[in-house]
Amino acid sequence: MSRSIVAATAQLGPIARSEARASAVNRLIALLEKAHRRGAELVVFPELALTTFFPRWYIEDEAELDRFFESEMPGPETEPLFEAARRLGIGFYLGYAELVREGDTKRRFNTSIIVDRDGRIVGKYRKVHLPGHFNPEEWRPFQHLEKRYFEHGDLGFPVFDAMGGTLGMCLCNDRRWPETFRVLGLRGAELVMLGYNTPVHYPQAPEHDHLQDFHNHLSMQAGAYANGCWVIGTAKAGREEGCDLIGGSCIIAPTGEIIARTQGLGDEIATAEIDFDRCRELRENVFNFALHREPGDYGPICEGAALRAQSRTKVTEDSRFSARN
Ligand SMILES: CSCC[C@@H](NC(N)=O)C(=O)O
Repeated sequence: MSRSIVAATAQLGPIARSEARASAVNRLIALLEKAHRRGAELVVFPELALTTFFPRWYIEDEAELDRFFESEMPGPETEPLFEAARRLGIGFYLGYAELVREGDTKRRFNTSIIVDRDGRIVGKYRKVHLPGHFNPEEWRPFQHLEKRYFEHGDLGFPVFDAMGGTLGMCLCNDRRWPETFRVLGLRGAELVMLGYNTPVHYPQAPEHDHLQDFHNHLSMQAGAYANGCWVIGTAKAGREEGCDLIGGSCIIAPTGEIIARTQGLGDEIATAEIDFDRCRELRENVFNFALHREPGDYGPICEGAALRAQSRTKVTEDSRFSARN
């Protein structure tokens, strides 16, 4: 039986701060329909695909902040996306800001989900490597307050059997960390899907600005090759509220080759056929983990794990937005 599917990266152009959820959802549905016309069965949308990239602002008003979050998925405004996917028989990956209410406490995560062809959520991931800073810093041309608005993801890096393969997820900054792909690879991921919002300008090291596209592809291609898996990376791109975001959404084969990519910085799809069995070309050869991996020599990778968890608990307790208000 063939283990091939046609997949699409569905890049979004900028979303304005004032753009209504319904408008963003309509854009996602238009991309879904376009992908369907090109034979796609699986569509990968960006990180925080329903709103502008709000961590670029210091938002003091909690009600204002809450407007960027989803407290149910699907909710009334996102249900049309699920309906369209069901009607077209397409599965999808979607990034969004998740608000969880636990008694009087609000918890916030930068989240992605996998939805199958029947419109069922079959997998959830919460971003582990949160970039940026906690306190607003006036010297920056724009803020990157993910460490303020989101908790460290508490689900690890799970994989899910869906769409005929073993699927894993991550979000944006996670792709820069080889450990992300390796953990997913060790769990048998055949396809890793990820969305990103990556500014062209990196305020701490502006001399790297011209390397943003290179580093984006470098990270994802290395992750694909070293773990013998497919990778689909999808941007929110273009000039969003005065901040330039890179594009370069692409589909990467287990060999590390980019086999499809978007051309511009707007709403656009690129498609390719994905044969999950091609993972074996790598996983049964140079990256046969059982034969060639040497975990006995990798100790430092996990040293300090307990300390980190402890310090994170403290930061998280200090940093809950609601605790500051
Ligand atoms: C401030 S760090 C660089 C920006 C980061 N963006 C996200 N969204 O994770 C990224 O890794 O692309």
